Amino acid sequence: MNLVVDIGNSLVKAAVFQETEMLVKTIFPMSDFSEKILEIRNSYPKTGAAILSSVIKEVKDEVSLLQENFYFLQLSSNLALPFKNCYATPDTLGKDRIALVAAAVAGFPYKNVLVIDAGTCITFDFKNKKEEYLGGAISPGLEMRFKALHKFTANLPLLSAEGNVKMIGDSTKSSILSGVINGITAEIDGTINAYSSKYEDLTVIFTGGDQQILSMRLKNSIFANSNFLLEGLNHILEFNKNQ
Ligand SMILES: Nc1ncnc2c1ncn2[C@@H]1O[C@H](COP(=O)(O)OP(=O)(O)O)[C@@H](O)[C@H]1O
Ligand SMILES: CC(C)(COP(=O)(O)O)[C@@H](O)C(=O)NCCC(=O)O
Repeated sequence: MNLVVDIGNSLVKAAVFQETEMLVKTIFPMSDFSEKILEIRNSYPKTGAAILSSVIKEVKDEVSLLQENFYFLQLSSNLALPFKNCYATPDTLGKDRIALVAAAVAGFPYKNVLVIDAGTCITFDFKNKKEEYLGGAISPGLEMRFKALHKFTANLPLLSAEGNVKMIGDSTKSSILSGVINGITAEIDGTINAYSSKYEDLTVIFTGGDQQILSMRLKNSIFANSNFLLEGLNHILEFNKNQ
């Protein structure tokens, strides 16, 4: 059994896999890291190997905990990966993005795939049917947009995604909701359209903490999968065990 752990900028996601089947998944804040990992170890004592993807700065204690309890791999661009990484700066590429591309290769081999992850940031990642990762885009996430409007103005309240979103905002609240939510959906639909017109038979995966709120508003058809990144981590761990 494998433990896969994704430390994002907002939340930690962890799951136990038996081969390709996810047995359990848990989402928690960074402050609960050791408690949750030890809980998983005790509930799933057959978990032998673990992999960590982190996009935050300081994870020394978390790495030590995982090293002490499991055969451990930390995701980096130096690990063996099941695709050709064409990113011009592979060392600065987000580890979460590497895992998403690995999931695209495992789930949709030899296909053009665009992965959209609506988390703290919205990331777009594209791998082509030759299994080459070309890159994508990074854009502010849903919550970040609400927070930015509040933080960098004198008059705008802090809102979060809720209720009906009008096209024409006729109050401060409905104008912010329209700008943020309709803005993100137009950006995502526009990006999908741009990739579709360049790459035939494009498969689009939509994942991340805000996937549910946003996916129902999209015009394009997508595969929604909230476990995509964790599946990619499991694939990379298995790929490296077999090297
Ligand atoms: N309890 C929570 N704490 C923080 N963000 C949350 C929470 N519940 C839902 N969210 C939403 O999920 C998003 C984070 O999604 P996630 O995919 O976990 O991001 P990351 O991988 O960057 O940590 C936030 O932008 C926020 O809109
Ligand atoms: C773009 C990100 C901040 C997204 O992080 P997340 O929203 O998943 O927490 C992360 O992938 C990252 O730190 N990337 C480094 C820059 C790059 O990928 O080129």
